[in-house]
Amino acid sequence: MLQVGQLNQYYGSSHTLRGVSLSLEQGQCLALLGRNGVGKTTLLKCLMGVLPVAKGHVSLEGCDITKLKPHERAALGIAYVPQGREIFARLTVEENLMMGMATKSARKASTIRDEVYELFPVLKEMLHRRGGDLSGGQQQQLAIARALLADPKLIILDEPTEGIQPSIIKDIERVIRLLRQRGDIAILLCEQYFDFAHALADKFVVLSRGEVVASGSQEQMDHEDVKRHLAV
Ligand SMILES: Nc1ncnc2c1ncn2[C@@H]1O[C@H](COP(=O)(O)OP(=O)(O)OP(=O)(O)O)[C@@H](O)[C@H]1O
Repeated sequence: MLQVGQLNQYYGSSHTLRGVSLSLEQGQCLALLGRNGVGKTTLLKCLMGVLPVAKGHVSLEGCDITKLKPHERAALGIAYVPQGREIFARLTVEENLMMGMATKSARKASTIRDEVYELFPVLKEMLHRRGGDLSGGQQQQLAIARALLADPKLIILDEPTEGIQPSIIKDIERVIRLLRQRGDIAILLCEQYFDFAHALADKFVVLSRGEVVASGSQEQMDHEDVKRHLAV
C-alpha cells in the first residue's frame, strides 16, 4: 500500500536521504531503524509531505502522492505521530482527541472514540485534564490516540518509546500489536530501541547516513548485524 522509490532529500547542500526505497503492505508493521541523525525523521517528514523531496516518489495504494500537501495526505489516510508528540498543551485531553476527528461525522466519531478508550483507558480517566499536565508517556498515548481517531490506513510513529517509562512502553507495545492483529492498517514504526522494534515488526529497514544499509523480514533481522548499525 505504501511504496517509496529512490527518495532523495537535501538540507541546503547536505544530502540527507540517498536513494531510499521501501514498501509496506496493509496489516504489516515496518520498523525503520538507525542511530541518531541518520535521516529517519527526515524520511518520515517526506512521507507526510512536511518536507519536499528532491528526487524519487511516494505512492499510497497505487496513487502518486509525492507532490501532495500534508493535509491532502492526511485526507487519503496517513496519520503521523511526530517525535516529541506535539499535543496541544493548553487543550484538554478530550479537545486534543477531537482534533483527530475533525473530518468525521458525529456518529462515526463516537464509535471510534469508544475504541480508542478501550485501547487507552487512561485517557478516559483524564479527559478534562490539560494535555500539558500529562506525563510524557500519557502524552505519547494521547498523540497515538488522536492519530487513530482519524481512522488512518497508514500510521507513522516517530520513536514512540523515546523518554517513556517501561510500564507505558509495554502499553504502547500492546496497542501496536492489537493494531497489527486488526490487519486493516499499515504501521511505520521508527525506533532506536531494537527489542521493541523486533517484538512488533514484520519487516525492517536500517538507515545509515541517509542510505538503506540493511532490510528484510523479521526473521532476517539479525540481532548482531542490526545492533551494530544502531550502536554509537
Ligand atoms: N531543518 C534542518 N536543517 C538542516 N539539517 C537538518 C535539519 N533537520 C535535520 N537535519 C540534519 O539532517 C540529518 C538527519 O536528521 P534526522 O532528524 O532526520 O535524523 P534522525 O535519524 O531522525 O535522528 P534522531 O533519532 O536524532 O531524530 C542530521 O544530520 C540532522 O542534523
